[in-house]
Amino acid sequence: TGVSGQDRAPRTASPRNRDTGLKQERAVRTRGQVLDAAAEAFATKGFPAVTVLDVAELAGVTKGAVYFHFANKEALAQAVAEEFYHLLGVIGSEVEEAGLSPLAAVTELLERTALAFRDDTMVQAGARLQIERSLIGVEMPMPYLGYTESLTRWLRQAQDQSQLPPGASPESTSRVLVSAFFGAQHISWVLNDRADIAERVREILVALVPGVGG
Ligand SMILES: CCC[C@@H]1OCC(CO)=C1C(=O)O
Repeated sequence: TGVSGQDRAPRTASPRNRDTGLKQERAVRTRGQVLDAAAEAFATKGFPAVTVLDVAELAGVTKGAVYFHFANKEALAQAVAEEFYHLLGVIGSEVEEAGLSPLAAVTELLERTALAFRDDTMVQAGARLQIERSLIGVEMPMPYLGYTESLTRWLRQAQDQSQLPPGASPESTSRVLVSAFFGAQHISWVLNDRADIAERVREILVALVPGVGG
Protein backbone atom coordinates (compact mmCIF):
# COMPACT_ATOMS: atom_id res chain seq x y z
CA THR A 1 0.00 0.00 0.00
CA GLY A 2 1.43 3.43 -1.01
CA VAL A 3 2.23 6.06 1.59
CA SER A 4 -1.01 7.86 0.90
CA GLY A 5 -2.84 4.58 0.97
CA GLN A 6 -4.42 5.68 -2.29
CA ASP A 7 -3.95 2.29 -3.89
CA ARG A 8 -5.43 0.44 -0.88
CA ALA A 9 -8.14 -2.01 -1.99
CA PRO A 10 -11.57 -0.32 -1.53
CA ARG A 11 -12.87 -1.07 1.96
CA THR A 12 -15.93 -3.32 1.77
CA ALA A 13 -18.08 -4.27 4.71
CA SER A 14 -16.84 -7.38 6.41
CA PRO A 15 -19.36 -10.25 6.46
CA ARG A 16 -20.04 -9.40 10.16
CA ASN A 17 -20.54 -5.66 9.41
CA ARG A 18 -22.69 -6.50 6.41
CA ASP A 19 -24.81 -8.78 8.56
CA THR A 20 -25.20 -6.07 11.23
CA GLY A 21 -26.23 -3.59 8.55
CA LEU A 22 -28.92 -5.92 7.26
CA LYS A 23 -30.19 -6.54 10.78
CA GLN A 24 -30.40 -2.78 11.39
CA GLU A 25 -32.26 -2.28 8.11
CA ARG A 26 -34.73 -5.02 9.04
CA ALA A 27 -35.27 -3.49 12.50
CA VAL A 28 -35.96 -0.07 11.00
CA ARG A 29 -38.39 -1.59 8.50
CA THR A 30 -40.19 -3.58 11.22
CA ARG A 31 -40.49 -0.51 13.44
CA GLY A 32 -42.13 1.35 10.53
CA GLN A 33 -44.54 -1.52 9.90
CA VAL A 34 -45.48 -1.62 13.58
CA LEU A 35 -45.99 2.18 13.69
CA ASP A 36 -48.21 2.07 10.59
CA ALA A 37 -50.23 -0.78 12.10
CA ALA A 38 -50.61 1.12 15.37
CA ALA A 39 -51.85 4.16 13.44
CA GLU A 40 -54.41 2.00 11.61
CA ALA A 41 -55.61 0.51 14.91
CA PHE A 42 -55.73 3.82 16.83
CA ALA A 43 -57.45 5.62 13.94
CA THR A 44 -60.18 2.99 13.52
CA LYS A 45 -60.72 1.53 17.02
CA GLY A 46 -59.44 4.27 19.35
CA PHE A 47 -56.72 4.00 22.01
CA PRO A 48 -58.77 2.29 24.78
CA ALA A 49 -59.95 -0.62 22.60
CA VAL A 50 -56.61 -1.31 20.90
CA THR A 51 -54.36 -4.11 22.22
CA VAL A 52 -50.70 -4.76 21.46
CA LEU A 53 -51.83 -8.05 19.92
CA ASP A 54 -54.10 -6.08 17.53
CA VAL A 55 -51.07 -4.07 16.43
CA ALA A 56 -48.86 -7.15 16.05
CA GLU A 57 -51.47 -8.93 13.93
CA LEU A 58 -52.06 -5.85 11.74
CA ALA A 59 -48.30 -5.51 11.27
CA GLY A 60 -47.83 -9.21 10.59
CA VAL A 61 -45.23 -9.56 13.34
CA THR A 62 -45.07 -11.22 16.77
CA LYS A 63 -45.98 -9.37 19.99
CA GLY A 64 -42.30 -9.74 20.89
CA ALA A 65 -41.34 -7.78 17.80
CA VAL A 66 -43.69 -4.97 18.87
CA TYR A 67 -42.25 -4.97 22.40
CA PHE A 68 -38.72 -4.91 20.96
CA HIS A 69 -39.47 -1.42 19.61
CA PHE A 70 -42.18 -0.09 21.95
CA ALA A 71 -42.44 -0.75 25.70
CA ASN A 72 -46.24 -0.67 25.75
CA LYS A 73 -49.41 0.66 24.10
CA GLU A 74 -48.77 4.13 25.55
CA ALA A 75 -45.36 4.25 23.89
CA LEU A 76 -47.03 3.34 20.59
CA ALA A 77 -49.48 6.24 21.05
CA GLN A 78 -46.65 8.68 21.79
CA ALA A 79 -44.72 7.51 18.72
CA VAL A 80 -47.79 7.85 16.48
CA ALA A 81 -48.47 11.34 17.85
CA GLU A 82 -44.84 12.33 17.25
CA GLU A 83 -45.03 11.07 13.65
CA PHE A 84 -48.35 12.95 13.26
CA TYR A 85 -46.68 16.24 14.17
CA HIS A 86 -43.64 15.36 12.06
CA LEU A 87 -45.95 15.01 9.06
CA LEU A 88 -47.74 18.29 9.85
CA GLY A 89 -44.30 19.89 10.21
CA VAL A 90 -43.31 18.66 6.75
CA ILE A 91 -46.43 20.32 5.33
CA GLY A 92 -45.55 23.54 7.18
CA SER A 93 -41.98 23.49 5.84
CA GLU A 94 -43.13 22.87 2.28
CA VAL A 95 -45.50 25.84 2.49
CA GLU A 96 -42.77 28.03 4.07
CA GLU A 97 -40.43 27.16 1.19
CA ALA A 98 -43.02 27.73 -1.55
CA GLY A 99 -42.42 31.51 -1.51
CA LEU A 100 -46.11 32.36 -1.24
CA SER A 101 -47.63 35.64 -0.07
CA PRO A 102 -48.59 35.47 3.64
CA LEU A 103 -52.32 34.99 3.01
CA ALA A 104 -51.65 32.43 0.27
CA ALA A 105 -49.44 30.55 2.76
CA VAL A 106 -52.25 30.53 5.34
CA THR A 107 -54.61 29.15 2.70
CA GLU A 108 -52.12 26.57 1.40
CA LEU A 109 -51.23 25.33 4.91
CA LEU A 110 -54.84 24.64 5.89
CA GLU A 111 -55.84 23.19 2.51
CA ARG A 112 -52.88 20.78 2.48
CA THR A 113 -53.54 19.87 6.11
CA ALA A 114 -57.16 19.12 5.26
CA LEU A 115 -56.03 16.66 2.56
CA ALA A 116 -53.63 15.00 4.99
CA PHE A 117 -56.47 14.58 7.49
CA ARG A 118 -58.59 13.04 4.72
CA ASP A 119 -55.97 10.73 3.23
CA ASP A 120 -53.23 9.90 5.77
CA THR A 121 -53.94 7.25 8.42
CA MET A 122 -51.03 8.47 10.58
CA VAL A 123 -52.61 11.93 10.67
CA GLN A 124 -56.07 10.52 11.37
CA ALA A 125 -54.61 8.46 14.23
CA GLY A 126 -52.78 11.47 15.67
CA ALA A 127 -55.95 13.57 15.61
CA ARG A 128 -57.97 10.82 17.36
CA LEU A 129 -55.22 10.23 19.97
CA GLN A 130 -55.26 13.96 20.78
CA ILE A 131 -59.01 13.77 21.43
CA GLU A 132 -58.33 10.72 23.66
CA ARG A 133 -55.22 12.26 25.30
CA SER A 134 -56.77 12.27 28.80
CA LEU A 135 -57.28 8.49 28.54
CA ILE A 136 -53.68 7.75 27.55
CA GLY A 137 -52.02 8.52 30.85
CA VAL A 138 -48.60 9.53 29.49
CA GLU A 139 -47.16 12.83 28.21
CA MET A 140 -48.54 13.64 24.75
CA PRO A 141 -47.42 16.54 22.51
CA MET A 142 -49.28 19.82 23.10
CA PRO A 143 -51.83 20.18 20.28
CA TYR A 144 -52.93 23.20 18.23
CA LEU A 145 -50.27 25.69 19.39
CA GLY A 146 -47.85 24.96 16.53
CA TYR A 147 -50.50 25.81 13.98
CA THR A 148 -51.62 28.88 15.91
CA GLU A 149 -48.03 30.21 15.94
CA SER A 150 -47.48 29.55 12.20
CA LEU A 151 -50.74 31.19 11.23
CA THR A 152 -50.10 34.17 13.55
CA ARG A 153 -46.66 34.71 11.98
CA TRP A 154 -48.09 34.82 8.47
CA LEU A 155 -51.06 36.99 9.49
CA ARG A 156 -48.69 39.51 11.12
CA GLN A 157 -46.75 39.64 7.85
CA ALA A 158 -50.04 40.16 5.99
CA GLN A 159 -50.90 42.99 8.38
CA ASP A 160 -47.49 44.58 7.84
CA GLN A 161 -48.24 44.45 4.12
CA SER A 162 -51.68 46.07 4.68
CA GLN A 163 -53.43 42.90 3.52
CA LEU A 164 -55.66 42.64 6.62
CA PRO A 165 -58.65 44.87 7.33
CA PRO A 166 -57.88 47.80 9.68
CA GLY A 167 -58.15 46.70 13.29
CA ALA A 168 -57.91 42.95 12.49
CA SER A 169 -55.94 40.94 15.08
CA PRO A 170 -53.48 38.34 13.66
CA GLU A 171 -53.50 36.50 17.02
CA SER A 172 -57.28 36.38 17.24
CA THR A 173 -57.78 35.43 13.58
CA SER A 174 -55.21 32.65 13.99
CA ARG A 175 -57.01 31.18 17.01
CA VAL A 176 -60.35 31.35 15.16
CA LEU A 177 -58.84 29.61 12.11
CA VAL A 178 -57.40 26.78 14.24
CA SER A 179 -60.66 26.36 16.16
CA ALA A 180 -62.68 26.37 12.95
CA PHE A 181 -60.31 23.88 11.28
CA PHE A 182 -60.36 21.58 14.30
CA GLY A 183 -64.16 21.72 14.44
CA ALA A 184 -64.61 21.28 10.69
CA GLN A 185 -62.28 18.25 10.49
CA HIS A 186 -64.00 16.66 13.49
CA ILE A 187 -67.53 17.23 12.18
CA SER A 188 -66.47 16.00 8.72
CA TRP A 189 -64.94 12.88 10.33
CA VAL A 190 -68.16 12.11 12.28
CA LEU A 191 -70.54 12.83 9.40
CA ASN A 192 -68.67 11.40 6.39
CA ASP A 193 -65.23 10.10 7.41
CA ARG A 194 -63.69 13.41 6.24
CA ALA A 195 -64.85 12.93 2.62
CA ASP A 196 -65.90 16.59 2.43
CA ILE A 197 -63.18 18.11 4.66
CA ALA A 198 -61.51 20.02 1.80
CA GLU A 199 -64.76 21.80 0.98
CA ARG A 200 -65.49 22.54 4.65
CA VAL A 201 -61.99 24.03 5.12
CA ARG A 202 -62.34 26.06 1.93
CA GLU A 203 -65.52 27.61 3.37
CA ILE A 204 -63.59 28.62 6.49
CA LEU A 205 -60.88 30.29 4.40
CA VAL A 206 -63.43 32.15 2.24
CA ALA A 207 -65.17 33.39 5.38
CA LEU A 208 -62.06 34.41 7.35
CA VAL A 209 -59.16 35.17 5.00
CA PRO A 210 -59.39 38.37 2.91
CA GLY A 211 -59.20 37.81 -0.82
CA VAL A 212 -59.85 34.04 -0.78
CA GLY A 213 -62.42 33.34 -3.50
CA GLY A 214 -65.34 30.88 -3.25
C1 LIG B 1 -54.85 22.80 12.13
C2 LIG B 1 -55.43 22.86 13.48
C3 LIG B 1 -54.74 22.00 14.47
C4 LIG B 1 -54.84 20.53 14.18
O1 LIG B 1 -56.20 20.21 13.87
C5 LIG B 1 -56.51 18.97 14.47
C6 LIG B 1 -55.44 18.70 15.44
C7 LIG B 1 -55.53 17.49 16.29
O2 LIG B 1 -54.88 17.60 17.50
C8 LIG B 1 -54.49 19.65 15.33
C9 LIG B 1 -53.29 19.82 16.16
O3 LIG B 1 -52.54 20.80 15.90
O4 LIG B 1 -53.08 18.99 17.08
